[in-house]
Amino acid sequence: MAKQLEKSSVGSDDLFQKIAHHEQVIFCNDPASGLKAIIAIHDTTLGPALGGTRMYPYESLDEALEDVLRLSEGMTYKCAAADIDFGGGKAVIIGDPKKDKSPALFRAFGQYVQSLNGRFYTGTDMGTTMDDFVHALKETHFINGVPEQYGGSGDSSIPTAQGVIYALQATNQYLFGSDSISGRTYAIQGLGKVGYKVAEQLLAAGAEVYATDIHEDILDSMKDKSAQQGGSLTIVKSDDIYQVEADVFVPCAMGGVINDETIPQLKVKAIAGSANNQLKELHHARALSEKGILYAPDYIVNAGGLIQVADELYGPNKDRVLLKTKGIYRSLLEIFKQAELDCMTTVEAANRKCQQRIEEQRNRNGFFTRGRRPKWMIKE
Ligand SMILES: NC(=O)C1=CN([C@@H]2O[C@H](COP(=O)(O)OP(=O)(O)OC[C@H]3O[C@@H](n4cnc5c(N)ncnc54)[C@H](O)[C@@H]3O)[C@@H](O)[C@H]2O)C=CC1
Ligand SMILES: O=C(O)CCC(=O)C(=O)O
Repeated sequence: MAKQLEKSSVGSDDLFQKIAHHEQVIFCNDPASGLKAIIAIHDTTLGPALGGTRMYPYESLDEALEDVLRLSEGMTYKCAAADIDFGGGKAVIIGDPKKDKSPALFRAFGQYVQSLNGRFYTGTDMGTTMDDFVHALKETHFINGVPEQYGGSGDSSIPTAQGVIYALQATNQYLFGSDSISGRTYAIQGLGKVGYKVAEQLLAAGAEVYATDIHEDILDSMKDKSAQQGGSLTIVKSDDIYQVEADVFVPCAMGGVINDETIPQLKVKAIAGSANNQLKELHHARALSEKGILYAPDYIVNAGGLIQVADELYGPNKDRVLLKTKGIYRSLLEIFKQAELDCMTTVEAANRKCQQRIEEQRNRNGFFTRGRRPKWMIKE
């Protein structure tokens, strides 16, 4: 059973202010299974909302709400940037993924997803795995990224990790004039589904990797891996990762890790990782740029998983997914160059591009349908 949350400080007026930029927020409460979850639908201009479901032992309802609101907004931008006809949504389940999971909990969650009747598609994120969603699949078909034997496209962290590698190549190309990932130093935070695969590829390419995680078993497994396949791996304590002198910091765990406390500690030339919402606040993009650190916007870098789960609707095709994921390289280089040209941060350059696409689609939706329905849902 999920733990008792601290009392929320959010009153009803505050709540509507908090969700003012979101289309819909659904609070899910199923005492029988212990499910406490929030689904947030940010914007469906480009299509139905799509985004993974995170499971995390949030300390308070406010913390969970804050996270899901930011994550779902990020998905709107991620879809826009990757040229995907879906909108932004995300869900969080309040609970410890190591202790509070059960088939009943994921089935209950599946029922809530089904009740939205296709306005929201979901799958894995931090703290959840494909197997969890096999249970949800018994209640709803609006699930993606389940194993191939259940009709899904399989583990979406594979293309996400591959996308991070393309992003690191683009970053190296822009900074050093060569897109090779070998011979460079990386500091990886979080060796989970994505970070572990990124570390494996970097070590195999002969890079120097500093890595951290909060779970000893994961660190032991990474050490064994590097002993088998070679490569230079140094494990550091989780708080020390910010001070590692490296070419690129690769955040692959929680969001908000680029903030007033960590920026002064950083000794890297660039940041490019999979974690969603790496910047605590938007102004931290400016602080990085003033410090001479190149920031690869997270939602461009980590779009590989989204590309795969969105592609699933056309029938799984790994080659098509890989080709589209490769686009992250070009897209990122364009943003770096545009930001330089227009004297803006890389985040401003990326956001501007996304806002343009959403605005154009909003106008088209209004013109052709006098509504906001995505074009592919219109039957007549
Ligand atoms: N799985 C995917 O395909 C995608 C993941 N992302 C984002 O990438 C990040 C990682 O996702 P996954 O690998 O799927 O999650 P995961 O739950 O499999 O792995 C996260 C890892 O980070 C570690 N961790 C947590 N707090 C830490 C800390 N303070 N210091 C060091 N390590 C810490 C955990 O122990 C775990 O091993 C998340 O922010 C997620 O939202 C974004 C797009 C797609
Ligand atoms: O990776 C997935 O399974 C869905 C996409 C998503 O939630 C994300 O990119 O954060």
